[in-house]
Amino acid sequence: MSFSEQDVDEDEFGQSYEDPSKFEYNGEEFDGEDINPLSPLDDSGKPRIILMGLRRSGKSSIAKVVFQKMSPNETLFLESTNKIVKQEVDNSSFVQFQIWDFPGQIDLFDGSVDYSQVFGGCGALIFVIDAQDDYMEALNKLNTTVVKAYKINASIKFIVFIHKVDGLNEDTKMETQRDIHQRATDDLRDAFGSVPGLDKIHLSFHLTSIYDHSIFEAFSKVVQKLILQLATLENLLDLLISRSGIEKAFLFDVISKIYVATDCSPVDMQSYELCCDMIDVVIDIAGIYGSEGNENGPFDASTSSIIKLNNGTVLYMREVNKFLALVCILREDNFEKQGVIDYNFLCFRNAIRQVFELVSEEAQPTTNGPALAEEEHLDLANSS
Ligand SMILES: Nc1nc2c(ncn2[C@@H]2O[C@H](COP(=O)(O)OP(=O)(O)OP(=O)(O)O)[C@@H](O)[C@H]2O)c(=O)[nH]1
Repeated sequence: MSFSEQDVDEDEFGQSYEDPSKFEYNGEEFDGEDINPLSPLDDSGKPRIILMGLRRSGKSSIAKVVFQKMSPNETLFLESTNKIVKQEVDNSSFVQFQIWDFPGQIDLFDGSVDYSQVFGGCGALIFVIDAQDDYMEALNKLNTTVVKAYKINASIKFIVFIHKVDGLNEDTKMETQRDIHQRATDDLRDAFGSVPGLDKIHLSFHLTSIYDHSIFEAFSKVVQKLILQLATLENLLDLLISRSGIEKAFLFDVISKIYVATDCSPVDMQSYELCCDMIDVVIDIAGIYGSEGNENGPFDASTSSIIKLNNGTVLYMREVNKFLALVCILREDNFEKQGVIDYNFLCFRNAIRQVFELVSEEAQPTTNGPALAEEEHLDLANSS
C-alpha cells in the first residue's frame, strides 16, 4: 500500500496522513460474507469442535451460554443430553463451525457411534472436567478419549476446560489446575508405550466458568487454534498497536464476543471483560438509536465508538466488517492523535481484507498465511 505526495495532508501534530476516505477498498465495503477463516476437515464445509466430558460436567451449558446467549442461571434447568447434539455456529458470525455436544454417559467402546467419522473430521476436541467434583473418573475418560481420537486423527487440537471454577477460591483453583495438568500428562506418558506419537500430543488447559468471561476467553483460544491466518493477524495487530500508541487490541467476532486474534502482549481478563462490555453497550445503543433501515443490523463499516474511563483510559472500537470489530485500549494522551490511529486503522482493515481475500482465492492456504504482515507492505503512520 503506498500513496503519492499530493494525497498527503498534515495534522496539527505535524504527522502526515492520507485522506482516510481514499482507503475504502476500491470503493467497496469489506463485509466479510462468504469468508470463513477456519478450514473445514470434512465435506460439511465447516470445521467441527467436539465437546466431551462426564455427565453434568457443563458441556451443554457452555455451548448454550457462548453461542445461544442463554443466561448462566437458566442452565440450571437443562436436561441431560442423551444423544449427540449438533449446533451450527454460522448466523451473523465470521467464524463458522459446528459444535457437537456429546452425552456424558456415552461409552467410547460400545460400537454405537462410528468414531472414525466423528474424530476424522474434527478440528478441536474440548474435554470438560467439573472442578467442583471428584475428577479421577474424568481424568480416566480424558485419557481414553485422547488416545482413541489421536489414533484416528493425529491433527486434532486437544483442550481441557477445568470447569465450574466459580465455586473455588484462588488457591484451590491453582492447585486444581496444577493437579489436573500433572495427572493428565502423566497418564498420557504412561500410554506412550502403546501408541507411537502420543508424546507429541499437547493438551492445553483453561480454568472456566459460565458465570464470568472466562468461558468466552477460553473458547476464543480454541477457535484461534483453527484459524490458519492467526500468525498474520497477530503480526498485523502488533504493528498497529506499536505505531498507534495503543496498549491492547482485540479483533472481535461481534456477535459471539469471541476474539479471533489479539496482539502479543498478555491478555488480562479485566481488559477482555471491558472490551466485551463495550461491545454490549454499542449493540444496545445502536439497537435503540441506530437507523431502522439498516438491513445488516446495528453494525456497518462506519460504526465506531469511544468510551473514556475516569482513570485516563480510552476504549476505542471500529468496525472492520459486518462481523468483526477492532477494540483497542489506550491512554487518553495517546488518543489525542486520533487522526493517526484512524489512518492506521484503515491500513489495517485493508490488510485484513487482503489476508482473507487471498485465503478464499487459494484452495489450500499455507499454514502461515500470506506474508502481508511485514512492515514494508503496511505503510502505517507513527504516532510518536
Ligand atoms: N457453578 C457452575 N455450574 C455450572 C457451570 N456450567 C454448568 N453448570 C451447571 O452444571 C449442571 C450441568 O450442566 P449441563 O450443561 O447440563 O452438563 P452436561 O455436561 O451437558 O451434562 P450431560 O448432558 O448429562 O452430559 C447445570 O446445573 C449447570 O447449571 C459453571 O461454570 N459453574
